Amino acid sequence: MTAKLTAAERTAALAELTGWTVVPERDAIRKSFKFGDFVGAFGFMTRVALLAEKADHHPEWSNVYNRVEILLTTHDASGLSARDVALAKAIDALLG
Ligand SMILES: C[C@H](O)[C@H](O)[C@H]1CNC2=NC(N)=NC(=O)C2=N1
Repeated sequence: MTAKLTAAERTAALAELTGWTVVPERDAIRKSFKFGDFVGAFGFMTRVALLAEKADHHPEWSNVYNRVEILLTTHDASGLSARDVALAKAIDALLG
């Protein structure tokens, strides 16, 4: 079972992330990504999918044309955990 982050851990983790905001009602973090077109967005999603499967940690997400909305939370912990922070960092690293 993955543990939810403590308040102090959460503050420290968020300070290390760029563009991710807290969704308090879900105890989650969210970020919007915009690409040049659908191919750019879907290519990004395929790369995130591979990361997620490797980590056995999967995003809640949606795609509309060139935009991808990603929400990360840990279902097993009913809230934000270190696994969400690690996936957020890995997703951002895909984009350089
Ligand atoms: C059985 C499997 O390992 C679990 O259901 C994993 C899969 N992916 C997951 N993804 C997310 N976001 N939260 C989880 O708790 C989770 N659990």
